[in-house]
Amino acid sequence: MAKAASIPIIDISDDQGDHARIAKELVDAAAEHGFVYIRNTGRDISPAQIQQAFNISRTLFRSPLEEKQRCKIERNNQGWSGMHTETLDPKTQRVGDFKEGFNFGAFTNGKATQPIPKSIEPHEADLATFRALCHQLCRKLLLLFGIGLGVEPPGFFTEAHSPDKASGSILRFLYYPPPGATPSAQEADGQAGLEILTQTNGWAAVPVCPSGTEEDPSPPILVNIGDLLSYWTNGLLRSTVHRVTFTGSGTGKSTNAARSVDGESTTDPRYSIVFFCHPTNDTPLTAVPSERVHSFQSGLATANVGNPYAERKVLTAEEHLKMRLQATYLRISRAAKTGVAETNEVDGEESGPKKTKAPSGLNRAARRRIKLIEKQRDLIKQKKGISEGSGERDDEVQKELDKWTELMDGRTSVRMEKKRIRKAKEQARPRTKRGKVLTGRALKEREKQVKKNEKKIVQSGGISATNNQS
Ligand SMILES: O=C(O)CCC(=O)C(=O)O
Ligand SMILES: [Fe+2]
Repeated sequence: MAKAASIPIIDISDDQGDHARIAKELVDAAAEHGFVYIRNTGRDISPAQIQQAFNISRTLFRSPLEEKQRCKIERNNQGWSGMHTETLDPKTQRVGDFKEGFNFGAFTNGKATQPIPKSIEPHEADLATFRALCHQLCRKLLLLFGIGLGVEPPGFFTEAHSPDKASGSILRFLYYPPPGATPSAQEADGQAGLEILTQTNGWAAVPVCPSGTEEDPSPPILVNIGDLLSYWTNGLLRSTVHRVTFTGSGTGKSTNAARSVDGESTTDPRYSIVFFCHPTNDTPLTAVPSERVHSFQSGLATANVGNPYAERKVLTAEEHLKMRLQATYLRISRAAKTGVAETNEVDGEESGPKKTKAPSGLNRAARRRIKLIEKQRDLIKQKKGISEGSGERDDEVQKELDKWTELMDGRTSVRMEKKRIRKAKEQARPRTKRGKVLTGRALKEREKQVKKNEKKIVQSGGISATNNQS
């Protein structure tokens, strides 16, 4: 059974508190774990409001199928997504694929801007309020990220997430049926619920009620840094792979093992609520004006293992989201073809080790890297005698693959660093005004001139820029 993840719990409720310290704690936790708990004292979102949202979610998923189908998810990422039951193959079905979701886009004046099931129409205004509260809390956290990262101005992220402009932000309700009702419960080993992949490549459980929060008015709110903040900070803030598992005793019968993860159950359906906070559509995902992010970027060539976001062209938030959604649709349509259901994710993390198609929109090197990894996954499986489409011994395969990937990325980093040095040297070569590289006599002349200038500076004791132009 996966042990509990050690995710820090941060209390942001004290408005008079030491913001710099809280911001630092938040940034450190996000950089190390990619997940953070925010202690919920009810100040930002009250326990009653959370309870009410879960009640509405239950009502929604219990609605007649035709009602939900009427609101089917559109290319704008809003609406209902059903379980992929029609295409199931119990042998290859992966954990976490059995779920229904409902994505809410923007509300205007308390009204949804998309079809919603009749059963929840009376709660439309409450939903609008709840979504707005989630957004507000995210902006509060984004300000702390700005402070903690030394971004100038600190409101850089907050400004980019104005609730008054169009964005891809989504409030998502999720419903996972009782574990016993899914074939994957027969294969899974562990407890129900969310798990993250730790830096040592093991799965760790994310309890709903981590220890230390027993006395709180409500369990903490879990924050996932996700793909975008990671992208935006050159990988400084971590995007962590996570998945939702169902429990199983290995015999297919549900057990009470999940009780060991506070708040999760092996016998009941599971409901979760996620708010995906996106910058407004026109936000360019340019370098964050922060020394810390910047110096992290410079260290990437040697320190970071092949972050595909390190070299990139500037995208807007909308382009980035479209790219991610496109990858999601590719996965869904492939699932329909192969019979292997995959989850509907747009926050940049897979919900379990699985084959990833290189999404178009990533740069060529990143796409090539993903292709190489997938080729290697097939090789590892072949070596172990596991058939291609099967999810058998996925964790073991993933571990081996991660080691290989790290090695490959290490080699790539060294190559890139050499290339960078070569390029820098090339750029540093003396040139004419028109950019032609100086050689022979002209070069000697220039060097003589430079030496003369340097001498002058030393003699005058002043500092001045040497004139490199000819
Ligand atoms: O259901 C959960 O706990 C996590 C869901 C999730 O990660 C997602 O929808 O992206
Ligand atoms: Fe997720």
